[in-house]
Amino acid sequence: MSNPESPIPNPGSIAFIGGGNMARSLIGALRRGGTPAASITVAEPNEAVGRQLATDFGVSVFSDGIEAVNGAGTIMLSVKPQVMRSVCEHLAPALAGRHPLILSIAAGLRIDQIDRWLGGGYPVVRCMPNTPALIGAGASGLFANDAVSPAQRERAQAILAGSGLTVWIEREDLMDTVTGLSGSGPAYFLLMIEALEDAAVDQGLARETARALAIQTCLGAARLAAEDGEAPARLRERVTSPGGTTHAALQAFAAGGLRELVAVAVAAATERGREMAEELG
Ligand SMILES: NC(=O)C1=CN([C@@H]2O[C@H](COP(=O)(O)OP(=O)(O)OC[C@H]3O[C@@H](n4cnc5c(N)ncnc54)[C@H](OP(=O)(O)O)[C@@H]3O)[C@@H](O)[C@H]2O)C=CC1
Ligand SMILES: O=C(O)[C@@H]1CCC=N1
Repeated sequence: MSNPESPIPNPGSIAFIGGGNMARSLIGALRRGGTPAASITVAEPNEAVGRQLATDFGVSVFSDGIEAVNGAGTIMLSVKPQVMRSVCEHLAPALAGRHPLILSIAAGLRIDQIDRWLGGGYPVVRCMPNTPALIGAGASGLFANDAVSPAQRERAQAILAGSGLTVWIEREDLMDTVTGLSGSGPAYFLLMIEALEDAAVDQGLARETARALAIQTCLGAARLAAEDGEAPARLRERVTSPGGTTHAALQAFAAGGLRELVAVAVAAATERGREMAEELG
């Protein structure tokens, strides 16, 4: 679709609507991967946040989304779910003539909601990244609607791939599960690090030492799981000597219902995503 009055969209250029934490991580990854600053615009109402993005990454920052999307071939919607409807409705007239590729990283919000708020007929990819994107160690799930072309799928994947692992998800409702697993997941592991650190400090270890050991243990376990090729359960068994210390700890976890608690927590996050979508219309 085209409109002679609209600028020809440059498929290489991307406009971020919202320049907060996640946008900053994704912009950083794009810049590190060689995307020119001139190909990135950002709409961000908070002046200090916008100025920092311009300083750190050389990108053009605007206070209004309409200016940021001017000529962009891809729009990354990176605002909070609660403001997404008004943001989309504000942008709709400026995008209507050319229907660029839309990416949304908002938790919960469904593609049909984003598309409807923009006026309808858009290629939309729903993405769920996570904060380790900041250091290129992120994990993103992606789901595309039928209007997304193969070239646009590649483009969406390339935008997220600079910040870590990308996985296409087969059904949109499973994007809420991805949110409950990897979107929110960094917080679960960070909580585990905090709890391990506190437990060791309670037994007398210096906090700095306890934190360093807890962090390195989490990192080491994750790297082992990623690089060894064995299933996590097999790797766990290698740590667990019969009648030994690990066995004693794992028994305590089982007695406390750790696995069941994790399932309840992931279900709560998944369900909250669905609820937010319902609440926001
Ligand atoms: N944080 C995370 O771990 C993850 C977050 N997400 C999703 O990413 C999205 C952004 O989250 P996050 O980066 O954490 O949030 P932030 O609050 O850090 O970023 C959102 C930014 O958007 C700005 N903003 C508000 N209104 C507008 C507007 N009308 N036009 C342009 N910008 C606007 C906000 O400014 P101001 O603060 O002044 O309102 C803020 O700087 C959310 O939808 C969230 O669900 C997805 C995966 C992981
Ligand atoms: O907590 C949230 O709602 C966002 C989405 C995933 C991680 N943070």
